[in-house]
Amino acid sequence: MATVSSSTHCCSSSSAYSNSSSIGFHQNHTNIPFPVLSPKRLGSKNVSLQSKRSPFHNVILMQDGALAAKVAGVKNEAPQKKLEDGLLPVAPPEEQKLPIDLDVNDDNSTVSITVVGASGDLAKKKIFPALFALYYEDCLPKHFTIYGYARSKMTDAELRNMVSKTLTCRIDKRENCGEKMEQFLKRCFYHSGQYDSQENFVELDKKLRDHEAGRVSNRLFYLSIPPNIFVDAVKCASLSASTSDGWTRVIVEKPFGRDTGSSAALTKALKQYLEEDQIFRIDHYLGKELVENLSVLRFSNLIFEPLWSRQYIRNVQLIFSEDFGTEGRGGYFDHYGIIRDIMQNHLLQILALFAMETPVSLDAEDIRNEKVKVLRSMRPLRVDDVVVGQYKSHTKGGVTYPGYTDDKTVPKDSLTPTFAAAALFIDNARWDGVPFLMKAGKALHNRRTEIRVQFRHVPGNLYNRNFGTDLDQATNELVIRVQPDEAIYLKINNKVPGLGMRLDRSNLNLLYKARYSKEIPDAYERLLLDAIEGERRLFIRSDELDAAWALFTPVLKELEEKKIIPEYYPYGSRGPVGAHYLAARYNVKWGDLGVDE
Ligand SMILES: NC(=O)C1=CN([C@@H]2O[C@H](COP(=O)(O)OP(=O)(O)OC[C@H]3O[C@@H](n4cnc5c(N)ncnc54)[C@H](OP(=O)(O)O)[C@@H]3O)[C@@H](O)[C@H]2O)C=CC1
Ligand SMILES: O=C1O[C@H](COP(=O)(O)O)[C@@H](O)[C@H](O)[C@H]1O
Repeated sequence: MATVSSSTHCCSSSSAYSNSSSIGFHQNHTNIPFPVLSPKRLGSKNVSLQSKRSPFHNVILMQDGALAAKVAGVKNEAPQKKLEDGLLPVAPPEEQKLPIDLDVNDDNSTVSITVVGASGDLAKKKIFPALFALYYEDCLPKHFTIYGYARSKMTDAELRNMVSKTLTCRIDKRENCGEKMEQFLKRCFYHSGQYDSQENFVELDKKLRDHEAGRVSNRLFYLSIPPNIFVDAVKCASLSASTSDGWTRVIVEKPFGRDTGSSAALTKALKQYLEEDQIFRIDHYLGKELVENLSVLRFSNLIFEPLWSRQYIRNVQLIFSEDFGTEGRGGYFDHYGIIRDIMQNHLLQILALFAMETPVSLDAEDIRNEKVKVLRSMRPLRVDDVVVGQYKSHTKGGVTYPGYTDDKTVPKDSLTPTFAAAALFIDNARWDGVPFLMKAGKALHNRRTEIRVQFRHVPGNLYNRNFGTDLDQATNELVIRVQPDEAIYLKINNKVPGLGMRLDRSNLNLLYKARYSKEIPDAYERLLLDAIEGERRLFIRSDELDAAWALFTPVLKELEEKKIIPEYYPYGSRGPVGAHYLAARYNVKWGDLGVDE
């Protein structure tokens, strides 16, 4: 029989919070090695396993129960259908999660999560719902408290009412949903205060202590506020509301500055009060399922890694498009623009993960070391290799969609790009000469984020004449669709069945919703859980940030100083044609234009 774990919780294991010391925050030095892994996180109902917390140290390959059992060192009785009559195995065991170091049943410690800026858009839209999802899945510790903190006057009941409107249960998990929501809301409280008032944070500290009731206190602050008040809030939290016997961590939302100088200044200011390992700079794209899967795809499939270089890859495309404008966020957006909003962080992070060398291990620092190396190997981006655009009003089907500058919070003469395309290069042995093309835009014809890998032509292809003159039509393309309809598909050439010899391009398609019955968790769930567990792999280290800004700052400066006029494109279109000329300069065609895109 399989080992029966003592816990039924999704995220339970022994506590082994990571240690750090700081100027403002006190840290404990508890480090219990080899926590028991939760069965659900392992993906098999009745498996327990001892492991140090390190992602993937004990990755279980879900496709094959026997292999999973072998890796885990136990007999795995996960349901599995035999490969009879060419049938595929049934859907894989419930869930694949990573080894963790959080004991959700620990009676002696508490985690207090303070959402700073709780009255705001992100808190309502993402943070509270993600916390509820974690609670629903039994991933939060037994003793936890959530505090909303903001200047708005609100009672606990009003906060609960506000939060309750945004909570949902997963489609595939609705059991006791209402009851769970009620229980969750009872653990949510509110404290009204200024972001720069130590006195107000002292009051918060007192309330947190009351809830912690003498247990070891661990505190997570989520800064969901505009960046100009990050440092004030960190200072007050640090000096007046940090824990004295557990850990204190701070999740910082982007933007982390707007160029090299301001980012360095922000880091320096934060480090007056925090150690680097207490700062969790969030890039929510790193928490997306398909981005998380990138390393698995690459490093655990023999067929991909040998092809992952200039030898076989012609170009790589990182594409982000949204089918809505800056509605409601124009004020913020105008100060940043699409390059800072999407490219310098989300797309560049994906690029770094895509292009990095094999890390020594899957530990956070090993991965981040490799990502930094890629970023530092990148050729300085030239303004000639950037195209910028801005959406304008467009009427379609009797509906008029507003232009960017129609937003009341945006200056009428704003030149801020809402679209950009860029050609980037990594000057290292693996990627020398391979264009990495990025494009990102708002108010385009669809909402989609994807990575497209276009492979080289087959040398001396026997079937060349079947493809006509356009050999690009015949090259393989790997598409990793991050969202929506998460999928990984590979375009291959195939013979159309029949007596003749006609080829077409078909997809080997791993469409997640067809393959996996489980709903994909929101990125914020994964990242919040990681922050609670002290897992830093998916957060941005300061040297990564420096390297990312070093790449984009000169171009941003030039675009702004020269007041480069963006190419205007209609709301709902495919964006400026300049993006095609840019790609053509490097002999590339954007992959998202075809009929089978
Ligand atoms: N919203 C989103 O989709 C995303 C947001 N982010 C980032 O997350 C953070 C929060 O975003 P979001 O919730 O949209 O921000 P909001 O503008 O909604 O601000 C959050 C809260 O901060 C307080 N606040 C707002 N402006 C000021 C100000 N000038 N001075 C002091 N307090 C202020 C308000 O609370 P009160 O008045 O009650 O104190 C407000 O409810 C930002 O850093 C943003 O860049 C990142 C990715 C996506
Ligand atoms: O960080 C940001 O991301 C959102 C897009 O996030 P998604 O998870 O919905 O794809 C974007 O709309 C916003 O402008 C940007 O600040």
